[in-house]
Amino acid sequence: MGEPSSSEKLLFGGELTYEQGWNQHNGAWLRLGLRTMAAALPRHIGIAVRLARQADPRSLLVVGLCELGRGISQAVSLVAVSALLGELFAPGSNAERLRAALPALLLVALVTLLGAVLRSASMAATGILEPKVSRVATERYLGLVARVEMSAIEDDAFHKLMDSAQWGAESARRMVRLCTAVATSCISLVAAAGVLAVLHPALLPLLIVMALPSAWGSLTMARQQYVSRHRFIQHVRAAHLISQLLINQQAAGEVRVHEVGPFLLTHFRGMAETSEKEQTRLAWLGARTGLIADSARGVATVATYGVLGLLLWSGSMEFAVGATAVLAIRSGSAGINDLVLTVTDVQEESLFVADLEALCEEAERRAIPAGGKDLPEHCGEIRFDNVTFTYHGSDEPSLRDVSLVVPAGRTVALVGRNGSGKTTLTKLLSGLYLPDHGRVTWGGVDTAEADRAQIFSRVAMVAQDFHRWPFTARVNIGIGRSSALHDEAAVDAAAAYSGADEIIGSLPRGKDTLLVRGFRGGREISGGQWQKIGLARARFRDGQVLIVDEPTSALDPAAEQKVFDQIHRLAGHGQTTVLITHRLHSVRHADLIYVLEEGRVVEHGTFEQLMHPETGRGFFREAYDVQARQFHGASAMMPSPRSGEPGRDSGATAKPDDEVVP
Ligand SMILES: Nc1ncnc2c1ncn2[C@@H]1O[C@H](COP(=O)(O)OP(=O)(O)OP(=O)(O)O)[C@@H](O)[C@H]1O
Repeated sequence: MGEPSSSEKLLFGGELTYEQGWNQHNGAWLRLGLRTMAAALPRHIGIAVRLARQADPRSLLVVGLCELGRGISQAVSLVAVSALLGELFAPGSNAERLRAALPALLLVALVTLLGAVLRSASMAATGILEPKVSRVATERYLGLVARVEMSAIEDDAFHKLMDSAQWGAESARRMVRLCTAVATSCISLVAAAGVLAVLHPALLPLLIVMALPSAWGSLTMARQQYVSRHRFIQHVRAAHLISQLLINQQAAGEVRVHEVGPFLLTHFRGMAETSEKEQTRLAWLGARTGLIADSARGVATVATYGVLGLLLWSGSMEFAVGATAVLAIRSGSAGINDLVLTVTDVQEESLFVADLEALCEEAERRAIPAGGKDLPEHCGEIRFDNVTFTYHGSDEPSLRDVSLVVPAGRTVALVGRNGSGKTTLTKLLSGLYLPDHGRVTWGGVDTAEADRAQIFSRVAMVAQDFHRWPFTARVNIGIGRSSALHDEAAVDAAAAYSGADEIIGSLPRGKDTLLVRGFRGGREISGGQWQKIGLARARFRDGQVLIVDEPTSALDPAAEQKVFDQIHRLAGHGQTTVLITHRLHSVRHADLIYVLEEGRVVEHGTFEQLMHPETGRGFFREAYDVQARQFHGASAMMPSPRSGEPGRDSGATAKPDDEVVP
């Protein structure tokens, strides 16, 4: 591979190579020999045919029949040409010879026309097949990936497979055309070989002699081009990254203030020059290889025509047969040439299609099981019994021997330090993960045995990092119940619930404003405004269990108060709510508070119980006091309105409810 330039060494520490899975294929088929490739060819064609059959069996049949028809018409055409030449070189007057040759001439014209029609039909059917194959392959893998367990999504190996498989659908599309081309080459080769064998047994080895150097030349050239592409790509990648940084919006300030522009431009030129040198070198290399291949082809051609000439001179072959043989050898060797070129392409594409197959198999293996035990209509409670859970690739469990109860229709708060396991607990509760030990049950049904689709259908969730869909405000609110997206009253009610109605009112196209910048009509909204949209989404979803993870971290105090009021109001209407927050004053109305510490529940109870020295173990009380002291400290620093001095009692003492501020 090409040496990294000094710019690449400075900026990237060496060659800029993607981590993606497909990178593993760099040069993979270069290591394969012609025999291995030929042996693998039927399997690869089999994959393309299977995908094509799934996508559009009729078009596949049309392609198959047309190609077969073309092969037959080629063979017939060669035989007819032979007959035509035979008549033309027969003794007799010109008029007699022309008359005798007329039927053969008509046949040649007819099969040539037929061949052209079949070729067009095959091309049209291939054109119809290609996008369908790409769609079927994409749909299949996306559908499967969307159903795999979260543990698979977080598994690096699975991720790499997903990265490389993304290229597989496009490769499958190209495979269709390539496989059609392989079939065309094979059929014309068989037709030419068949005709030659019929004309004279000695002609068949001539075809092989003529075709071998050209096959070698094609393979060598294909390999050179492949190496060139991969050598080139690393420098292109690096230069592209630099050019993107120079026009990047986020980097724009620093590019100007720190004068990064000229620095990056210098290195951009350095990288571009490296790749230019590389291309020049490869162009010469390509020319040299081409020259050797063409010379070898020339020698083989001279040898072939020499033997043909000998056969004619010795009288072992008629002139008409010799002329037909020339045509058949030319068409046969062109077939071999095309075959070698397309087979190398098929080989390369098939590596990615094989990845796609591997991903689909793995995704099926790791899919969330369909079906399972039904949940009761009304689950009285959700229970955790001695649940332990470790994330894939982690050494330490994130939940340790957790037992708790979430009673239906109540508000349960989860509090605790960062990383204590609150979010993880909600992921197990909602069936996204299954415990390693212990049980999570919904109305007595273990989530490991339950129909998880039923669990998901009962959950509405505003995760800490809920997704900001690059769609309209309407879709961002309604995506969790997409069948009701056009229910204006429901969308408006959900928006009003979280305060998102004000945001929508200020958007140029209201609910139908695109919430992503960089597209026409798109708007960007603030983090706090997104949080209101996220809450509206959870409300719209209308699940039996509402999970809100840090719902107010980006909200201003007034909006925060409103959100908590709304959540408490929902609980009053029988909604089960699991609330995660660091704002300890806001959980005082929760029916039950669980305090987590390093993956364990260290205490639980009502706000009053946890705050009371006799009933609480102190974890919650201490954290609450820390927050309260921060507030008092801050208020002590504020100048008194009357005295103008910090720390003087202004008489406006904070009520306990207002005490705890982040
Ligand atoms: N996807 C993951 N893979 C591996 N470890 C994870 C993953 N998600 C969380 N963890 C780890 O699990 C532990 C619990 O994380 P969790 O997000 O549940 O904590 P939390 O109490 O919600 O924290 P915070 O208050 O910061 O949101 C942490 O040590 C965290 O690093």
